[in-house]
Amino acid sequence: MATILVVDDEPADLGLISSALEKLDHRIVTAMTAKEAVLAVRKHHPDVAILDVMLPDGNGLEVMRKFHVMDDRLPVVFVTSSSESGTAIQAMKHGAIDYLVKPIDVVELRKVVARTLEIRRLADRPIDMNAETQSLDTQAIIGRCPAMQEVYKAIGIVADQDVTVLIRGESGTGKELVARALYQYSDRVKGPFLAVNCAAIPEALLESELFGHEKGSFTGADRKRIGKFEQATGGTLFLDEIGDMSAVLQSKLLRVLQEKKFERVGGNETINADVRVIAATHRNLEKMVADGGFRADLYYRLNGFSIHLPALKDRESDLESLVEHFRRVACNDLGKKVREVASDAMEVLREYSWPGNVRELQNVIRQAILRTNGPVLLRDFLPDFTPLSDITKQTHHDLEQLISKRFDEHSHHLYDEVIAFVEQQLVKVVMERVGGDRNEAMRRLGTNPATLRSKAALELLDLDPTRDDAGESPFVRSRMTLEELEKEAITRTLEETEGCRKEAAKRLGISVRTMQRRVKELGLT
Ligand SMILES: Nc1ncnc2c1ncn2[C@@H]1O[C@H](COP(=O)(O)OP(=O)(O)OP(=O)(O)O)[C@@H](O)[C@H]1O
Repeated sequence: MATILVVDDEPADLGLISSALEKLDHRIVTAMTAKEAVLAVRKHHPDVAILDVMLPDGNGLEVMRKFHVMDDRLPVVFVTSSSESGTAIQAMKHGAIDYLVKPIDVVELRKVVARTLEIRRLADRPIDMNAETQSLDTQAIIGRCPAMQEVYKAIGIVADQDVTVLIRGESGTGKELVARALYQYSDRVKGPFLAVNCAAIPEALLESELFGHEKGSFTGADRKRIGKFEQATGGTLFLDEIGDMSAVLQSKLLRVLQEKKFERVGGNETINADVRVIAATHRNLEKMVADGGFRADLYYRLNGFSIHLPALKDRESDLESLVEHFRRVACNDLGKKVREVASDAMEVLREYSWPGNVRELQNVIRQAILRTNGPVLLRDFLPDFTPLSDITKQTHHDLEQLISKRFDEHSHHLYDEVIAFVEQQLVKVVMERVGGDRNEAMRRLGTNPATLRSKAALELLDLDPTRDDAGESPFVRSRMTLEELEKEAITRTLEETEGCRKEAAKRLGISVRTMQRRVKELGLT
């Protein structure tokens, strides 16, 4: 039985709340003024206080402050009228655990009180303050399961050997983290560590991103650019999603790995590469080699030493320590004081299959910490784990309806309408799964703003296709060739300058003569 203090100057509300909670066998103490409430806390040491925001002799926030002087762990649930949402927000900011809006819904009231009591119960348990204040290493690799022990062994064996390493594993299993560890334990640690995601950069730009380009090698190349292979000199280059590299780049990469040499795009000078390459992929490279999508010689070269990261669902014994780690990191980042994860919440986390692996777990804990009021992360604060199969079933159903309806309405844009609908659903699911992280969503979608068709999808990603800050250059589409890119740049700039070649050349940073020549060569006249 818990002691609950109910403070309200409206006799009807006081009666309603008290009797609803009495029926659950709690001991109820009541007060109708701020003064009585403070005295009641001193005398009865309640487990929870339910406090009306507007009292005749004081403001609820002030009263809560006085409560907390006497008992800083007393959870306070505010009661407000709907017009007082500003106060409710203030109350939450100042440490209330929850709030209820009048007219009181008894079911909701009981739920909030039960949750608050659970928080109080868990918060009363002593915690290890040393663990909370220990320095947080956000690059630490957490996990002791046998498969992770193998990973640590492999890192130990290969870190300081200057060989190429291939890290394999599903998306979000920690491949980049392992690449960083390999770098940190290597002799190259004094040099830079650079990472390039080969899937996130359009093919035409990836070559120049990796190898650099000479001035004037293509339109827009108004100055020489040093690529990542040169920038990483003396250090380590992490090539993520290597399975997404085009055939041309695969051969260029193979040459760097074999001969340690390359040329910048449009350049003749041969540059020596002093870089250790660590590559990663979630793809089945063996199958890609068999299907002709990946060069066999590059595969053998990369696969000389490989490290496999297990999926999170196969690391059951590590789940708790990962949750604990992400709880501490999120609290630190978000300035929250959530001290533990309730056992029923842990149960839910254990039952889930984690298709997005450790990254998904990290996002889920972060979101839940954001939602948590008070010191304990309860099951209620976890996001909804609707299985993907349910979502796809619903999407399928809605899609059928849309096609049928628009067909009957004689739409002449069925293709666009259907693609836009599917795109929107996909973006919605991905955004939810990555915890609303727009950049991560774009990465997982493997697309850029220019390829998305629906306005709704762009809005979900909080992108405006007409603005330049909508991610990468809006006209860049994946798998564009350099020539297509150049054509697009010139055409658009000429449109913007209403055909004035002089102005267009200026904007593109090339000479008028080069402009004239490229317009002709690219057949843009
Ligand atoms: N064992 C772990 N301990 C602590 N944090 C981890 C662990 N594994 C992954 N993470 C965290 O999860 C997130 C995703 O990890 P990472 O980017 O290394 O995955 P990845 O396999 O490279 O993913 P992708 O294939 O999608 O690029 C990162 O924030 C990383 O810090």
